[in-house]
Amino acid sequence: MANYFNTLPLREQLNQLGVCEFMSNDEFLDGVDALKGKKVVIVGCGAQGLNQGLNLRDSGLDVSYALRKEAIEEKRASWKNATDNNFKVGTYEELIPTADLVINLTPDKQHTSVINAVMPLMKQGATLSYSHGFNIVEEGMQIRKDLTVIMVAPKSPGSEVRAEYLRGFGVPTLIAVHPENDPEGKGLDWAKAYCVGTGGHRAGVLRSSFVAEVKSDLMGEQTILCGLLQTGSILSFDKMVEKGIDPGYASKLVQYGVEVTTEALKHGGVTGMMDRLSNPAKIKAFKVAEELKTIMRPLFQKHQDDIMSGEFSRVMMEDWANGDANLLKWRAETGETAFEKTPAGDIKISEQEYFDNYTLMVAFIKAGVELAFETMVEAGIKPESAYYESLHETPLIANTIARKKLFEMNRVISDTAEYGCYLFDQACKPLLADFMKTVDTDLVGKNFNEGKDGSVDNHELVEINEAIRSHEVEQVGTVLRKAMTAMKAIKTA
Ligand SMILES: NC(=O)C1=CN([C@@H]2O[C@H](COP(=O)(O)OP(=O)(O)OC[C@H]3O[C@@H](n4cnc5c(N)ncnc54)[C@H](OP(=O)(O)O)[C@@H]3O)[C@@H](O)[C@H]2O)C=CC1
Ligand SMILES: CC[C@](O)(C(C)=O)C(=O)O
Ligand SMILES: [Mg+2]
Ligand SMILES: [Mg+2]
Repeated sequence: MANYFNTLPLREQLNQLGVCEFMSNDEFLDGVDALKGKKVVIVGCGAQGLNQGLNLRDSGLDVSYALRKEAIEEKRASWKNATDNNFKVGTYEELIPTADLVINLTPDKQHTSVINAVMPLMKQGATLSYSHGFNIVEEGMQIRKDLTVIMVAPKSPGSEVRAEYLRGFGVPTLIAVHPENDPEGKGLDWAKAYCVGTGGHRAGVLRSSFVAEVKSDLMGEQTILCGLLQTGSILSFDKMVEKGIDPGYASKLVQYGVEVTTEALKHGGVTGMMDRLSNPAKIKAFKVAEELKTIMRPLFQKHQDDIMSGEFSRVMMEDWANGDANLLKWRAETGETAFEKTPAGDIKISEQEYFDNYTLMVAFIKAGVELAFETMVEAGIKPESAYYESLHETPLIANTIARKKLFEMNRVISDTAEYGCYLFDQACKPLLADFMKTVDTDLVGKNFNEGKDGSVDNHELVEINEAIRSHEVEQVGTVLRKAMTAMKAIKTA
């Protein structure tokens, strides 16, 4: 199999990369009708499998799970996930031939073998769905021509797909139909109905393509969403301990600080997050973010370039073939960091204190969101897609860190995202070494204004406010957030 994207002529590559249409609410008035009475069989019951299945069932659809024989016989976690929630479970042979819609929610690494096992069992004219296009785009998987192939890709970890649905909202979602597999022209209607079933239409849906989803999803997860949150958390904790801050306090500030600060981002964009700082701290955070952007821009660009060329997937697939040697080594190293090993202290930190004492994280987030957005857009990814993939998803990932630190984030995200996160982290930490030598406790651990008189230069403040607000991610975000009328505030620690 060849990399599908690389086999396309340049014109077609650009065409598919540029597919991005924000869908209006009117497009979803039929709700889940297209799937009512159809048999939906999900393969895999992990992070996305379980949570999407729960939402689809609560939306009135007939959902069951096809698991591999060993998982059923050994009553593995996936079997337990499904049976504890009273879903019907069966082997591929039992369930796949009955399915109108087969949703493949196994890890990307397994897709070729899963599809090869499942495809011969699928009935004529059935539909196959993915939540990430890696197998189609990067591995060039060919699907039987009578089958419709769609994608419904939530821009969120599986846990938050469920949590946001239960809050009456949803997560932004990219939907697509593979141009090589839409024999009956029903793909779009089915993808829309499936997306309504997950609650995605309440947050915003982009009609996208497999290509655009893959090239943006990989970039977001490697850089701002997971890579930089990991690097920023570890460096912040280590700096505080080096400077004599109580480790329990440092651990709590980092674990929950990322959730509290990014929650402001979700509701009011970078502007809203920066507005939570005092004026002197805002000016400082702005300047630090500019410095961070200069240092990290070449790394963000390298990640995007390697994703576009297929080099990233080639190297990751080498690791798959090598028994995940790098993934497992980096996972173990992350588990050994002082941040992971130091429990959060039993100390009260008010919501405002997370901003006042953690200016550095606000600067990291601003720099990372803007860099990821800018780099994606430069590469041909549309701004709406880049917004969901950088700004809106960051707090959803931060929610997982607040639960159980980096372990939880890396457990919940896909194996593909976890690999990319470590790859970025390995390169970013040394890049930031000199910068971190300049950081003191006014940026992380103590109130930025302690011992200062709080004065600011009015002209400088006006210019900085204008620069923050006029960034393209803010312009796009203002429009997209208008459609998020059902968004709820989350409870933070
Ligand atoms: N994680 C996330 O939040 C997100 C994931 N995605 C995409 O969703 C898809 C699913 O990812 P994710 O939910 O992380 O996956 P998980 O790692 O959570 O999937 C685990 C499930 O896959 C099954 N599985 C593992 N290996 C095999 C195999 N060889 N054959 C059959 N079943 C197998 C497991 O069953 P068993 O018990 O048999 O091992 C288990 O049910 C991926 O394409 C991913 O990119 C998209 C957005 C976010
Ligand atoms: C974190 C990245 C993601 O794409 C996701 C949760 O959206 C994944 O692959 O897990
Ligand atoms: Mg994603
Ligand atoms: Mg992903």
